[in-house]
Amino acid sequence: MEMKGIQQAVAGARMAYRTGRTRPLAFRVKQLKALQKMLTENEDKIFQALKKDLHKSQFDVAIFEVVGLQNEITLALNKLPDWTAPEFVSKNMLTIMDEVYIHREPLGVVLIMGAWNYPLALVIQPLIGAIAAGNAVVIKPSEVSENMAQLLQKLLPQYLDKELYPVVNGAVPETTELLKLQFDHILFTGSSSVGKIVMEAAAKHLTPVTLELGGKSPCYINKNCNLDVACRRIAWARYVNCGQTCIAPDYILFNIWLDPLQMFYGDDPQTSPDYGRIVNRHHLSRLLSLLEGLKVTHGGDYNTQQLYLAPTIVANVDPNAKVMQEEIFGPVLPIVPVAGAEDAINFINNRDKPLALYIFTNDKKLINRMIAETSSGGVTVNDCMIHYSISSLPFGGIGKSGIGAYHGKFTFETFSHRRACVIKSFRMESLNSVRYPPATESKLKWTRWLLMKSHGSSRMKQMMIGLLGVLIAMALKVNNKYLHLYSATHPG
Ligand SMILES: NC(=O)c1ccc[n+]([C@@H]2O[C@H](COP(=O)([O-])OP(=O)(O)OC[C@H]3O[C@@H](n4cnc5c(N)ncnc54)[C@H](O)[C@@H]3O)[C@@H](O)[C@H]2O)c1
Ligand SMILES: CC(C)=CCC/C(C)=C/CC/C(C)=C/C=O
Repeated sequence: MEMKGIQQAVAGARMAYRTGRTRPLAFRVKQLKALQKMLTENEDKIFQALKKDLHKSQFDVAIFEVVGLQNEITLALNKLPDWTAPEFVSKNMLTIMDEVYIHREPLGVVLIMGAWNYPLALVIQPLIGAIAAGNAVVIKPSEVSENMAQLLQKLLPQYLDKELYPVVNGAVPETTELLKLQFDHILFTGSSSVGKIVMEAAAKHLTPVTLELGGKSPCYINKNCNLDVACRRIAWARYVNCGQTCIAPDYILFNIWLDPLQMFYGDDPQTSPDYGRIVNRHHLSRLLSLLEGLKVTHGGDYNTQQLYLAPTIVANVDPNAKVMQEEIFGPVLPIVPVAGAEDAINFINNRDKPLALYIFTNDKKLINRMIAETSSGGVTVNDCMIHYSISSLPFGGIGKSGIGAYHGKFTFETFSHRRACVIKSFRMESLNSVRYPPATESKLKWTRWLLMKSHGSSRMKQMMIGLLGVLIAMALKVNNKYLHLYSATHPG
């Protein structure tokens, strides 16, 4: 896309946003339903694009890319009236007769930048919440999964409002241009290094960011567990999408491994319809360089032409090895021996806070201890990646693995401004008069008391407090009258 085209797309989205047409719920519902239609009517085109980009199977496209989106749209459609309703909150005594509530308003024009590994899900999932919250959205798919990027650019304008939701395609020059422009929020999914570039560009406009980054997600296996089941669940999570999953277990803290891979992909994974491919040559050679000098325990064979790298395991890995210094993002699983839980906790805490942490054990006390003594974006115990699929949980990182979170209502919140609203009436002026000059000891006491008291927001409580408010106001009226009388008869 030409630079002028990018500027026009963003300016067009802002002009369209200013018309106010995203505000009514009916409009948002219409767009969400259109998005739903886009997913169902184009199943095959979506599958073909993902097959070309990442050799994804039909099963994986359905389970990992599409089902989650359909669920998120249904949730947003069902909950939108609740999410957008004013949230009445507790108040202090000074405002007991007033309406006090939080109003969720759209942020404006937001930018969503996706990654290439789940190129449909990682663009559409945030888009659902951004539309639900009433924003205009500029969509930047990853150029690395080029077939999906092109498909999104073709399909989205056919279903959604063309001006409000433009798709900008391109690589680094186009993204650099895009990031010079002003947005009201940026949600970026990708690497920490590009995350820093995005944050720096956003800072120039004081634009808030949500950064969905990556890192090395550890997986600790305690000997008190069903090792057979543990290894199967870990292998599923590590090797799906050829290991290119942000929350895949990056390395194992343990010392043995039972091998379920033959069961998953047969004797020759290269011929298995369920096994994916590396996205491009650059990433294949990056992965091969991580294996240099290591004694591969399982797999390791590759085919550059086919972008194939076998499901690979490397046992007894030195924590200082290259494969332990960066996120692997491929079908390689290092196993680092640890002496026990204490050692594993120290290992985790000595590194950057990960996006996900996995613990396999039957020991409830140990589960609680590991959750209490470590930190990560999310944690799943006795399985991997499942927390991602629960829309009532916030999904995001901490520290180097990200800033902010989304999914379900959290996406709606990410793209909404919580506006503090107080609607006062002109009545009950005696209640307010205690804060007006001239200041007196008595007024100070009253104001302090009125400001301090905080009350719940239930209807019953509000009514009781209202009644109390009238009584206080009456008391203050008498008190004020008395004060005036007193000052008139006692001048000075
Ligand atoms: N937390 C999550 O939800 C999540 C999901 C998927 C991937 N990830 C992480 O993303 C990483 C892999 O994805 P990726 O390779 O697409 O990430 P990336 O950071 O290379 O690219 C992401 C986006 O940034 C843009 N970009 C790349 N270089 C740029 C530059 N110099 N200036 C401006 N923009 C630039 C790309 O066009 C792309 O849209 C991994 O670290 C993975 O863990 C995180
Ligand atoms: C429980 C099942 C079958 C699916 C879990 C869904 C899941 C873990 C999806 C991950 C998709 C994703 C966008 C990862 C980011 O890199």
